Amino acid sequence: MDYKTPFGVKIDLETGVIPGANKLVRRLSDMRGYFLDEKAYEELLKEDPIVYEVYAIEQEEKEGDLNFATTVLYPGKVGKEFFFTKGHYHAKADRAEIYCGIKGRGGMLLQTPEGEAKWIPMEPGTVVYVPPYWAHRTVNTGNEPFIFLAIYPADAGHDYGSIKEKGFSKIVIEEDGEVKVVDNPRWKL
Ligand SMILES: O=C(CO)[C@@H](O)[C@H](O)[C@H](O)COP(=O)(O)O
Ligand SMILES: [Fe+2]
Repeated sequence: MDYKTPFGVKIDLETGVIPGANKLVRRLSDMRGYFLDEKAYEELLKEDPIVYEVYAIEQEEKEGDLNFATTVLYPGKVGKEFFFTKGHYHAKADRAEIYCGIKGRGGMLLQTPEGEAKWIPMEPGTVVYVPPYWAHRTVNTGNEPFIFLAIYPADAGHDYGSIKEKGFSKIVIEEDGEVKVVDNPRWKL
């Protein structure tokens, strides 16, 4: 039997960086069409801020193995809408996932293919169970980077298509100084 070698890595809990990980950067320009307020999007695009970074340690796409990744989701808004990750179903839709909050504040929007949505607030120490078949997107509702760890099956993959096209049935906005989870006016099943 050809065994793989176990290893440990230390996540920098202040910055979210995992040494040796693959780094992915998502700027606002990578997220055209994702935010509701198109005028505010075009305006902020002049700066093209980084919306989030992912540090991933990934294995071959094989059943039984695990990947893990930190995400550093920066604070900011497009119009009233807080910065968020693109959000996805898993390509193998029945693959579950675990998230754990490390730093900052935010939450996760989850949604079934039928459009049932759920919002789970997250802070350092919050563990979120993402069940099979639920799309998931994280949102930074604070004013510092929101950092979390995700652990997911190595063969889960990402399916961005349907969320990119239709979004989530809920959006997370700031209104009158409050965080509100409200119906997405552009949502259709
Ligand atoms: O859920 C996972 C992996 O299954 C996270 O590691 C996200 O991939 C990351 O938070 C970025 O979000 P997306 O751009 O992939 O939606
Ligand atoms: Fe995922």
